[in-house]
Amino acid sequence: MVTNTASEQVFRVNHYPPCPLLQRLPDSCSVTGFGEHTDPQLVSVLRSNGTPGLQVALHGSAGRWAPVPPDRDAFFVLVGDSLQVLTNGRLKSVRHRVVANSLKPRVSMIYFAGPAPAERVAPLPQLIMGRHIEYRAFTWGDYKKAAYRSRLGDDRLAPFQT
Ligand SMILES: O=C(O)CCC(=O)C(=O)O
Ligand SMILES: [Fe+2]
Repeated sequence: MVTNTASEQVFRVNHYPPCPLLQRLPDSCSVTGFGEHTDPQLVSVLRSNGTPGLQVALHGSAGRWAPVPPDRDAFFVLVGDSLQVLTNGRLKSVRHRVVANSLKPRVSMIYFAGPAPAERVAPLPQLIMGRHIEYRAFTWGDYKKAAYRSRLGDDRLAPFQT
């Protein structure tokens, strides 16, 4: 899907300034740098300057977050909503967010690999094998149209769930 010349590839650089105010607040307080969401595409490949802040939602424990240890020499790969659909839910598009750091700025660079707008996104027959089909087929264009009407934290796959 991403080798198709019409595929959508996005490269984003995020900058999160430090938030010194946090030093005067209890440890339980946080300041949101990037609100919780799942990435829409197939995969996201992230690299940061090594300042902590990225957190992933712990599956099955609502409201609990695990910090992703920062490593400026590592790439962090996230499964996106489209890959969750292709794998019929075997691979999960993890919810994540970024909280501000009190002292250091965070910079992240992310490459998002997405399908072409007309590309059909549907569970792969090889991965269904007698299981319930979790998602109806849609095009990447359909997904984006629905996503533009949603909010960042919404479950953007909900309209396509069977
Ligand atoms: O800055 C980060 O570490 C993550 C940002 C992010 O989740 C995104 O740009 O989709
Ligand atoms: Fe993200």
